[in-house]
Amino acid sequence: MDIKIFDTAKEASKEVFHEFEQALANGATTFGLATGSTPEDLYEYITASDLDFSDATALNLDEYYGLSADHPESYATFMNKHLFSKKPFKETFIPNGLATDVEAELARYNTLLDEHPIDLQILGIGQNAHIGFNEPGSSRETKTQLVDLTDSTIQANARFFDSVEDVPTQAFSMGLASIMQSKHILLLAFGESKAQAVKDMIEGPVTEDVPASLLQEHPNVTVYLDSAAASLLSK
Ligand SMILES: N[C@@H]1[C@@H](O)[C@H](O)[C@@H](COP(=O)(O)O)O[C@@H]1O
Repeated sequence: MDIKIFDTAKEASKEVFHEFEQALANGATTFGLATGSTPEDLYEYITASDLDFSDATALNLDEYYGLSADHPESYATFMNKHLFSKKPFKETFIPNGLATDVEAELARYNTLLDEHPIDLQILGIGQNAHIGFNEPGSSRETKTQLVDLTDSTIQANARFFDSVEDVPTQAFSMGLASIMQSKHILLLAFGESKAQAVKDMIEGPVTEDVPASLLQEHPNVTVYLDSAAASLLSK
């Protein structure tokens, strides 16, 4: 794991933007994308730039189960608002939150991931060290799955909804096995609320109780932190 620490989230996000610039220059065509507040500055840098993603493919990590793609709080809406409406990709894929046949949707997404190996994957991290929606206890063998969200995750994401009762309790997520197949992973974490998860990810044992700790076993992970998220690291 290569750890890069910056004074602010914006400075870190600007460096992540340069990673995208470099990846495109090196011929990357497939990008694994994340949602949540963490990547918002990155997407602003990308949409303000002249980078050309018109030949690129985007695959998103996760989507709430039970929300339509045009629901104001769906991850599909988030991605269109923050990125795809301003910076077109050749094709974009995200799980279908209204899929009636769950097994078929999991198989569809796994096939897409097999057909489009990810060159550069960005990740945020949950306060309980989940990545994507892979909650503590998720198996490292799992590919795309329908997951039950923990209370910690529901509470953390409730800020985007009118009330906590409106937050879906399940989600489709690329599994840990899917994520670990990406060629290069950039994990972004900003703010005090992520400091313990970051410490456990980097300095703790590799355990399924801390899903992000599995990244210690990936050969090409760069962690981008602001000083608050790095504040509990011992080194
Ligand atoms: N499924 C998303 C994750 O992909 C994201 O990393 C996490 C942190 O979100 P935020 O960046 O808003 O802290 O929230 C959700 O659980």
